[in-house]
Amino acid sequence: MTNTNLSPREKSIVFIGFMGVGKTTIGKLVAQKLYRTFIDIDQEIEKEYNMPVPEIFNSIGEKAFREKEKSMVSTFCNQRLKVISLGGGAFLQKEIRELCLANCIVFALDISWDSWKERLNIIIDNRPVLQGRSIEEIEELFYKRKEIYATHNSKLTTDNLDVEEIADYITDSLKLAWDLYDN
Ligand SMILES: Nc1ncnc2c1ncn2[C@@H]1O[C@H](COP(=O)(O)OP(=O)(O)OP(=O)(O)O)[C@@H](O)[C@H]1O
Ligand SMILES: O=C(O)C1=C[C@@H](O)[C@@H](O)[C@H](O)C1
Ligand SMILES: [Mg+2]
Repeated sequence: MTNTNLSPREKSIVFIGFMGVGKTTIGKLVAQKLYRTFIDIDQEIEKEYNMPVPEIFNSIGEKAFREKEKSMVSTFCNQRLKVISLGGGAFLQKEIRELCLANCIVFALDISWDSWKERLNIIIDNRPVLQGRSIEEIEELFYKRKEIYATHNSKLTTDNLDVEEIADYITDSLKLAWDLYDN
């Protein structure tokens, strides 16, 4: 099954971006505002293993986690009318990028390094990829991954915006684009 021929209004929306940028938080709010089902790929994997992500990394390793991530994304991005938040590293996989861009509306959440680093201490415990790295190494990862997130259908820089403002802006801009497409 494929969603490539759906109208934009019916396609699922996929949020991408760096760890901690707000994909899970914003995705959930956008889903509520659009009356859609919310899917968080990390949470789906956690449900399957009945463990939080850091424990999954410890028990099966990152490589197996990435394979599971790919199969979860391929399941959900072929469904219509969902809001799907990816894990921060998912879009690094070429197959995931291709699946999402072919079947869904890919929305990138962006943030400046200066704003993001203020958030590090609240997210690090649950992000194994950040653990054991110096701040300089994390900054290098941040800019390296930025290039990967540059492939998208739409983007919002979220610095200094609260989560409600972000979700409202995204919802309004999607509705406007759908209306323009229909008329
Ligand atoms: N615009 C914002 N302003 C302030 N805090 C925010 C904002 N967006 C998200 N946060 C906070 O940042 C933290 C990380 O958010 P969230 O878990 O949504 O990120 P994520 O992009 O899903 O990360 P991951 O890639 O690891 O899944 C949460 O504590 C959340 O409340
Ligand atoms: O950016 C990443 O590589 C990750 C982000 C999280 O969402 C989780 O998927 C996991 O911690 C790996
Ligand atoms: Mg998340």
